[in-house]
Amino acid sequence: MLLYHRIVPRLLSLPSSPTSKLLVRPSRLPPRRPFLPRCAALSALAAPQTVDHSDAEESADHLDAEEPQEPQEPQEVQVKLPLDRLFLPPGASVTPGDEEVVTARVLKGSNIVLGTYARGDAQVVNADFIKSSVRPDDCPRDGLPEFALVGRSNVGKSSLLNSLVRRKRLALTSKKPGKTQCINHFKINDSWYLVDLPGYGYASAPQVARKDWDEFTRNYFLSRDNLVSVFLLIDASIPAKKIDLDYASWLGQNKVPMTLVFTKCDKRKKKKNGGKRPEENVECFQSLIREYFEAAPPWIMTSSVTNQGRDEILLHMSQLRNYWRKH
Ligand SMILES: Nc1nc2c(ncn2[C@@H]2O[C@H](COP(=O)(O)OP(=O)(O)OP(=O)(O)O)[C@@H](O)[C@H]2O)c(=O)[nH]1
Ligand SMILES: [Mg+2]
Repeated sequence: MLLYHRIVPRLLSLPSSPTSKLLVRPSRLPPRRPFLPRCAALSALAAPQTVDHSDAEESADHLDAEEPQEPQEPQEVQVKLPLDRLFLPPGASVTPGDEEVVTARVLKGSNIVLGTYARGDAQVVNADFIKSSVRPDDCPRDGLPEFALVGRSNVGKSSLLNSLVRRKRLALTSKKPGKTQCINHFKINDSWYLVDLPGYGYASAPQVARKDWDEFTRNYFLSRDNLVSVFLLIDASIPAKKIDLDYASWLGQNKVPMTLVFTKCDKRKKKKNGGKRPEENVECFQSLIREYFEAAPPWIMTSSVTNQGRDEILLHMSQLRNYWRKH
């Protein structure tokens, strides 16, 4: 069963903007747990565990070959967000006086609060390609929890997957849009899946094929019981696009739980791309999405070149997964 009705209560029940439309609304609230002081997961955040892989951390020479970029320094400064913009993890709640503790537990470059369900199982120890499917019915049936990566063609879904598993070419990437064309399952640590999906929007493939991918991808979202959350990737190096806002809105309307992942945060601002820095584009997307959602969806800034956000996404996935397993 989709985690939506379990995940939504993560959303802070603080006053939302009076103009916001209600597209996401909790259907049922589980018992709230008080926020606990520092836990093991928090220390893992402060000093993320690393795993030694033979092919780990290779140079990202497959990334944007046509457009060499000098990576920006990863954003180390954590902007303090107001409580109503934070994403509270499942099973957590804020009680008066807790505010300082809560803001100290926000994952770097995100609005995601680290809760008690994040465990030492966050890091990827092994990752294997399992299968490609074109129908949701053909996907693995072992019931393990999974996270799907979706977004416009070329936004960096396959590159993010490779960054998360610290492998260079586990998922195939290309500077030409339309590379991934199936539902690709990768098993992580023999206990959960990352799912790489075809992109929407522009693709150098015939219209009929694109329509087909869009259809089976959306069917997959609507029918996959063990889908813990969708990770909707948004290119932070360009201004917000309507197609991405529409996709986020569609996921919200269909009660598919979602995390927004801003990609390519290493890219410098370019005049032809609107002349804004990635952080400015992220802020702009946030303000637009607030018009669609009652409560802030979780979001995080990433780069597959600098690996910004990698450990933070894995911790976020860990807490969602462990909550899902227990409920
Ligand atoms: N600078 C930079 N380039 C990136 C980043 N992530 C991906 N790219 C580049 O963007 C292009 C597309 O990457 P992919 O990972 O293949 O994108 P995708 O979303 O899987 O694309 P489709 O499978 O076609 O839908 C490649 O040239 C990547 O090298 C990033 O974080 N920073
Ligand atoms: Mg791809």
